[in-house]
Amino acid sequence: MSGMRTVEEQLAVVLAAVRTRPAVTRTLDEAVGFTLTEPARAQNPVPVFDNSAMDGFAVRFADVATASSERPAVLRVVADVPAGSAEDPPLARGTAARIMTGAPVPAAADTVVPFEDTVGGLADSLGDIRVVRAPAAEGAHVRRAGADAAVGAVVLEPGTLLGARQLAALASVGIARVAVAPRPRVAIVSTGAELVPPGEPLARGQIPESNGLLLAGLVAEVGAEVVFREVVGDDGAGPAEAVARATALGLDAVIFSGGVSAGAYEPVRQGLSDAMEFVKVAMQPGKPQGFGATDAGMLLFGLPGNPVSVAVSFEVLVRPALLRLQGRRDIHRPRRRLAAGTGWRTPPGRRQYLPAVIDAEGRVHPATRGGSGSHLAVGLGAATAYAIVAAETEQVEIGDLIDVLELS
Ligand SMILES: Nc1nc2c(c(=O)[nH]1)N[C@H]1C(S)=C(S)[C@@H](COP(=O)(O)OP(=O)(O)OC[C@H]3O[C@@H](n4cnc5c(N)ncnc54)[C@H](O)[C@@H]3O)O[C@H]1N2
Ligand code: MOO
Repeated sequence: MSGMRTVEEQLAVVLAAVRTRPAVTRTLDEAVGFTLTEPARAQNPVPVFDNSAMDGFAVRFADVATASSERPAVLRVVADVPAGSAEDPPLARGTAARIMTGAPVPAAADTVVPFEDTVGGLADSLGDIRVVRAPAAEGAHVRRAGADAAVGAVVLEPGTLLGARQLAALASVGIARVAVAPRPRVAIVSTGAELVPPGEPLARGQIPESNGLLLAGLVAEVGAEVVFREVVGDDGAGPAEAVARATALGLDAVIFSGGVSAGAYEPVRQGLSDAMEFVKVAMQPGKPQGFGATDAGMLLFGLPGNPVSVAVSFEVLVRPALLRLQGRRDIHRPRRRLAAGTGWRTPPGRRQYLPAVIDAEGRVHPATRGGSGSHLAVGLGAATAYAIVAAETEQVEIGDLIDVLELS
């Protein structure tokens, strides 16, 4: 259809307006969910020192190289080295040190023999020991200093999301504080005279307000912070007042839902026509879109009000922007190609983003029986993925390969 932008064109407009903020410093305890802004370099090697991978004996390989159950190697244990020990006992030929997992291997030893490869094991481990199996090679069961990371090695790149595994990796290399992107600060404004809080009695024409909750959750999922959230009617200056308030607070973005299409009461479109551009994007749902940025660089998103349109528009246009604001390396979810397990019709001329589920065999199905209507908010609750169908396709057949974004 002419006059419509592609999703890529609209996303390019959005991303071009994104301005990142200066980094802040956080201790590791405070950094979960933040995005690293500088390369993290190892302050200590990992492992920190040559250490034992097994409970057993630190030995000289030459002393045990031919040990067998028929001809055990007999060694005298002259030291005991638990984890945390600072000792480096000398070992003459024919001697061994009892050693525990994680303890530093004495400089004079080169190999560890586990208790299981001696006659007496732990029970008889402080006198003479008999080694009944030769180690596979010199260095067996010794974990070498720096094998995982040398001092100065980049262990995480800028743009990495810091989760549990990443923070543990940083701690292991001796890092205590990191430079991270500040959380984007966001306002959420739902528009519509028909909206009442969930659970309230509904007069004719009224519906429960759900987009605010939806957007608040989606914003939190990408590491941003909701500073204020409100509902405004259809006929007032609510949207412009929200922008003024957000500007005064120095926020990074305002996300409106509703009031952007072609009706008589479209408060976002009518109230913010100077600050935002209103366009049609070749996607379903989510065709009418408003977007702009203030002089201070605050992003203004005008998402179409239907609940599925809000969810999909956030996924396609807002999520990448909020991730880019944090300098995140991966701003798009990975896509998989899965076979359709059900057929469905799709609108011509617009790329479809259909809330979907994936069955145990890895086939994709619409999340709702009712089709792809952007008002089907309940199907959204069942969805674990979006199926993406090309604009040219009008009918998905069972077995067709479909691009799928899995939602986590
Ligand atoms: N003449 C035309 N009419 C419409 C067009 C068009 O091109 N020409 N586009 C349609 C499409 S597509 C969409 S999508 C919607 C978008 O409309 P608005 O952004 O103006 O949204 P509203 O009209 O305010 O609301 C749409 C729908 O969603 C419900 N809604 C709104 N906010 C909430 C909320 N916070 N929580 C729950 N539900 C909400 C609202 O009650 C409406 O049912 O326009 C079409 N029309
Ligand atoms: O674009 Mo609307 O979001 O199709 O329903």
